Amino acid sequence: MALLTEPSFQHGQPSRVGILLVNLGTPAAPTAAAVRRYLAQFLADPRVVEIPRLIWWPILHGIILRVRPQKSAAKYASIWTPDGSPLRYHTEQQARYLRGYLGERGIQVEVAHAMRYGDPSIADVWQQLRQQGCDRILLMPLYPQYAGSTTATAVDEVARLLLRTRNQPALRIVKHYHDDPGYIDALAAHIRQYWQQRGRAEKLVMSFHGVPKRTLLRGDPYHCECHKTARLLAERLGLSKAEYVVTFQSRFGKAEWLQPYTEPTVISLAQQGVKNIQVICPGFVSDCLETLEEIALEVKQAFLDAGGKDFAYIPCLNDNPAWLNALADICQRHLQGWDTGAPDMAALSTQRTAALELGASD
Ligand SMILES: C=CC1=C(C)c2cc3[nH]c(cc4nc(cc5[nH]c(cc1n2)c(C)c5CCC(=O)O)C(CCC(=O)O)=C4C)c(C)c3C=C
Ligand SMILES: [Fe+2]
Ligand SMILES: [Fe+2]
Repeated sequence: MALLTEPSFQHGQPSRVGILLVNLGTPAAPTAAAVRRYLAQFLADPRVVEIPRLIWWPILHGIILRVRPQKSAAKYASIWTPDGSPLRYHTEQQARYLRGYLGERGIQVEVAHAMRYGDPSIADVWQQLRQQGCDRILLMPLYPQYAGSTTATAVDEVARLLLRTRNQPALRIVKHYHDDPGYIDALAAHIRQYWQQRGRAEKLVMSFHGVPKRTLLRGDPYHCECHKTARLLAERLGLSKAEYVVTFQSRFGKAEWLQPYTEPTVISLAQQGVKNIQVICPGFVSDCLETLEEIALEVKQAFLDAGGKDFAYIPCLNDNPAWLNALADICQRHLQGWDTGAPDMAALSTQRTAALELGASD
C-alpha cells in the first residue's frame, strides 16, 4: 500500500486545527443510477451488513442493487429540494454555522464536512484539511448515539487514511453525545417551541433509526444510548412514561431489528383510540430520507389509515441555534489543550482558581 503524498510541513509554518464533521451520505441525485452507486458503497461496508461476503455479495449485486435503487429513487424524488438532498444541505449548513459560532468565540479552526458514503468523501476532505496545514484534527461524526454501523465506519475510514500517512496528524474523536446537556436542552426547547405554536398531542413518539437486534446482543451500545437520550429528553420535558414511547424505524432486511418498530407502534396507538400523535427523531440531527419520507409521509399515512386523526412530524434540529451552540460547545471541549488562538477553557478555570486563591471574589 503506497503512502499518500503529503503536504510537506516547513519548520515555523503555522500549524492549524481542523474539525471534520461527518454524516452518512446521500445519493448525488434522486435517480436510480445515483442511488445504485450510493447503495453499492453503503451496503458493501461490512460494518453495515454483517453477513459473510460470500453469502451477501450475490444478494447485494443479484437482487438488492437491481430492485431497490428504482424504489428508493422515487422516495428520494419526493423529498428532493432545489438545494439537493436535505441531508447534504443541512450538513453543509451545520459546518458553515459551526465555523461562525467558533469564530465568534475567537477559536481559529478549519471546519469541513464530509460524507461517509458518496461525496464529498472523507478522503478528499481529509486531504484538503492537511493541505490547509491541519496537523491536529477533531473528527466529529454527527450521530448523537454511537453505533458500529455509523460512528465506527467514519472512524474506520479515517484509520484507513492514517495507515497510508507518513506524518500523521494528531487525532481526536467525538465518540457520541447522546447525553450531552446542550444537545438534550436544544431538543427539549425545540419541542417546547413546537408545542407553543401548534399545541401538544396525546403522545410523543421518539423514533430512532433501527439496527439489527444481534448487534445489541454482541455489545453495540446504540440501543442503550437511544434509551438514555429518550429518558433525559422526557425528564427535561417533564413527560410521564405514559406520555411518550420510544420506537425504532427503517428496518432493512429479514432479520429482527431493535423493537418496538415505529410503524406498527403508531398503528396500534391509533387502534387503541389515540387520535393525535407527534413524532420526533432525536437520533438524526439533520432531516433526511428517513425522517421526511419514511416518518412524515409513510408512517403518517399508516397512522391515519388505522383511524388516527392528527399526525405531526417535528423536524430535526437542522440549523436550530441552540443545537449549533451545543455543537460548538462539544467541539470546543474536545479542542481543549490544542492552541486555537482562543483562551482555553482549562486555562480560564486555572486563572479563576488562581484569582480565588489570591482572595478575589467569585
Ligand atoms: C442515525 C443513525 C443511523 C443508523 C444507526 C443506521 C443504520 C443502518 N441503516 C441501514 C440501511 C439504510 N439506511 C439508509 C438511509 C439512512 N440511514 C441513516 C442513518 C442511520 N442508519 C440516514 C441519515 C439515512 C438517510 C440518507 C439520506 O440520503 O437521506 C438507507 C438508504 C435509503 C434506502 O434505500 O432506504 C439504507 C439502505 C442499515 C442496514 C443500518 C444498520 C445496520
Ligand atoms: Fe440507515
Ligand atoms: Fe427508510
